[in-house]
Amino acid sequence: MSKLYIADKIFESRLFLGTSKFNSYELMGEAIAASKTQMVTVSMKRLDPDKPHKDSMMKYVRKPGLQLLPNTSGVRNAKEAVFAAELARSAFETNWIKLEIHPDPTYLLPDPIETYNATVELVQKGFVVLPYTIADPLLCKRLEEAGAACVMPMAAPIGTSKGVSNKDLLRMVVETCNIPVIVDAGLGAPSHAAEVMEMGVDAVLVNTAIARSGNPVEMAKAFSMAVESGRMAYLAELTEQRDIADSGSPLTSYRL
Ligand SMILES: CC(=O)[C@@H](O)[C@H](O)COP(=O)(O)O
Repeated sequence: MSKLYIADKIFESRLFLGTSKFNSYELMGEAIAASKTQMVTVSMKRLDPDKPHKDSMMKYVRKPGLQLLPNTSGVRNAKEAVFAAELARSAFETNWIKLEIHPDPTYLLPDPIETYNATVELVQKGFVVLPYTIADPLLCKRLEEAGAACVMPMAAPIGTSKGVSNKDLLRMVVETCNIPVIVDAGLGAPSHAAEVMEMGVDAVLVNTAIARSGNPVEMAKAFSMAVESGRMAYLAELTEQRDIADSGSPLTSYRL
């Protein structure tokens, strides 16, 4: 599969994983391996930032070839996000940060204004910023101009597993942005991942659909295959959809 470039890193796998909601860390570790992912998110709020190395979860995610992506999940505004990012940088020794600002606990929708403001500030402070956002092409372009390393538009609210609720907008984001587009949140099945990859998004981030499935290890493999398949189909160029039938052979041959 063609390689993906984000900031100064190269990824062979276009599937990224969230690490919450697994029944055990062992199972999470097995699913990470099965998915062949090269980047996992770690929520700052789940770890003791003073002793991140002692956290038992860390032994499953601190692996060679696996980029750690701390996320600011749980913060409500740009100020809290910058504070969480600074903590993450010293705790995990990485300047990569997944920026998630969702003040509304019902839908966990990303706040566009706070996300933009935090992106500007974090870029100035030397972070590689991967912002979680709504699929708004104008906002995504503004985030790109502010220096975001990629944009992470949602397919549907976090944890809903509803699949792609905003296909037309996602397509516009792909057309508009010159940085990688990574669909994050709401994908519930490998077919959803294949669907957005076929549209030309660069990668997907999945958590709930794998962690909460009946068999997270097999589901991780299924997502991995779907992402590869979707990317391959995108590169091979899908045929255009038509409103009327297009016969493969003349309809007149057997007329009496
Ligand atoms: C793990 C993460 O970083 C989140 O953004 C989110 O949890 C992913 O969404 P799903 O859980 O819906 O896959």
